Amino acid sequence: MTRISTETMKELLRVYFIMGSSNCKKNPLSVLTEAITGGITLFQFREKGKEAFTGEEKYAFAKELQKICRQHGVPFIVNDDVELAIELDADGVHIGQDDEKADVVRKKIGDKILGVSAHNLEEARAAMTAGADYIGVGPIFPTTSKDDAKEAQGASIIRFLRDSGIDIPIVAIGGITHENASEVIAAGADGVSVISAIASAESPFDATRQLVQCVKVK
Ligand SMILES: Cc1ncsc1CCOP(=O)(O)O
Ligand SMILES: C=C1C=NC(C)=NC1=N
Ligand SMILES: [Mg+2]
Repeated sequence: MTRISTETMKELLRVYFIMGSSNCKKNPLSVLTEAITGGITLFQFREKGKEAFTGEEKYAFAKELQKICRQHGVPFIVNDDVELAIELDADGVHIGQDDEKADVVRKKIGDKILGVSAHNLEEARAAMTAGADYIGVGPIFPTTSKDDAKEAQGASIIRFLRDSGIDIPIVAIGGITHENASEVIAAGADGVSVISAIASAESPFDATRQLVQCVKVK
């Protein structure tokens, strides 16, 4: 297996759905199925918060979500939990600045996809050096889905990173909806990642369709 190409990584980042059991109104398995049918390009299992599953329950839940992704050919990324990602033979992991160091994780996961959260130029450069395949930049807009989220930075942070020579695939995150998705793409993001815009929608299918339209390559 070799590392994912930049071009393929950018395609996967177009509509990147992130979810855990605490994010859904409806049954998480049907939310994911609707999102996939609606056209998400990548999925991240992010099980966080005081009600989060742990241990065997977390493993079994992740396996069910991974099965749905595999049935539809959508790559499955695990947030934070590198051991779980390896145990599941997931397609990749996403880590934040306060998780295991990116260069250590890269050695553990081989050629799997490695995503790293970055909030500024220094973190973006460090992620590139450590072998990240993409960076998640945000929160771009205010969000209620991450209780320790940093200050919302606006889409200008994306433009600033691009103007500073950051040409690694970038996915924007934080408060993104169909109303502001095109703004972050115009600023230079390769895609948008969302939790509530899809997970909390009455129709996750319709919400995904709307987002897909907003980020279509012109
Ligand atoms: C995981 C994460 N990282 C920065 S903001 C955020 C939460 C995004 O959730 P939403 O799309 O509902 O704002
Ligand atoms: C914090 C995060 C930032 N970006 C992405 C893509 N996922 C995350 N969990
Ligand atoms: Mg983390």
